[in-house]
Amino acid sequence: MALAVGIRGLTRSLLRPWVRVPGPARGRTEPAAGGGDGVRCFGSPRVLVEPDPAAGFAVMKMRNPPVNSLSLEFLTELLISLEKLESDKAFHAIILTSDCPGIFSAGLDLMEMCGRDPTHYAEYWKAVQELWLRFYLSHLVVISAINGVNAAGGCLLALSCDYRVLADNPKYAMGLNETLLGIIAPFWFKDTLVNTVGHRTAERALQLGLLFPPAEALQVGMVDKVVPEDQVLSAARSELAQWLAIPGHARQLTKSLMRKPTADRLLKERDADIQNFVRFISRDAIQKALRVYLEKLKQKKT
Ligand SMILES: CCCC/C=C/CC(=O)SCCNC(=O)CCNC(=O)[C@H](O)C(C)(C)COP(=O)(O)OP(=O)(O)OC[C@H]1O[C@@H](n2cnc3c(N)ncnc32)[C@H](O)[C@@H]1OP(=O)(O)O
Repeated sequence: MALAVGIRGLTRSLLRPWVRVPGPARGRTEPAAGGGDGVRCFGSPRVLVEPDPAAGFAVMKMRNPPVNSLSLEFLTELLISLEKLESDKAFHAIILTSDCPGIFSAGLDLMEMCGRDPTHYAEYWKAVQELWLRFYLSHLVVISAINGVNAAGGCLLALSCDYRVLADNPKYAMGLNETLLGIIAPFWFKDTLVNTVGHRTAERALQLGLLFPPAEALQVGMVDKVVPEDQVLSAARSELAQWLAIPGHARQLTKSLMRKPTADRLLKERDADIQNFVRFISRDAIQKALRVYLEKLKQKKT
């Protein structure tokens, strides 16, 4: 099986980088994230970036409706946006949020893990790994402004940030709920959760597939702050000031010191992790469980 799927090659083949933002924002000069004027938003079809270079940060808005599920194309666009901001010295931080009302992310796209062939599963998983590694180890300060429900892979993305602000709405639960689907959070999902909330809370949360409403998410340390819904972005911006006041090299090296051992575990066995995923997800019983789960999601509406 061809495991050496290069995400950079993939990004080049899938996307024209920095296409003009489609829809309402196309060609428009919008107020920058931090309030500066005349800075152009940019991005790709599923990721809108509102830069505020004068303030040193950009707001990255996920907009893959209806639920920001992390499809291969969406993962690729998130990676391209991150790379673009990381390679521009004007930017020291990102605020990651959602443009889909009431939803931060429904996690990995189940359609990418259902009824496809092993080569596709391998390509998809490599992109999931890459997204985590790049966000988890980014030299930028990354703060998530969680403005909606946030399941599994979406929660992993938020846990990879340096700080999390969650909107105070009881519907906006978040957690690694993989077991509810009959699947298992991989070790690096688990490690990221353990590093955030500690072993005991993670053990219980992972086994039970718990999705924590805001008050509980705050209590267990899954998020750092809960604020009224209309203040999520402003709270993230205020928090950013403290992070940006620290000398950049000292903060970055400290982040790396804290996170590299966790990332190295995956880096050392990346191909084996892909093979495990492909084997696991290809099993008839797992495919059946995912189909049943998807069917339940659809039936919920009727
Ligand atoms: C070793 C294996 C490890 C694999 C690791 C996997 C990690 C993961 O991330 S697995 C994904 C886990 N995600 C979830 O359990 C969330 C599922 N979704 C929901 O609970 C709900 O959709 C929602 C609470 C996020 C939103 O509810 P809402 O009522 O607003 O919308 P829906 O009507 O449920 O959904 C709209 C539409 O979107 C489809 N959909 C929802 N989630 C996903 C998804 N993760 N992947 C693909 N598609 C998804 C849903 O079926 C609906 O589709 P239709 O409009 O066609 O019916």
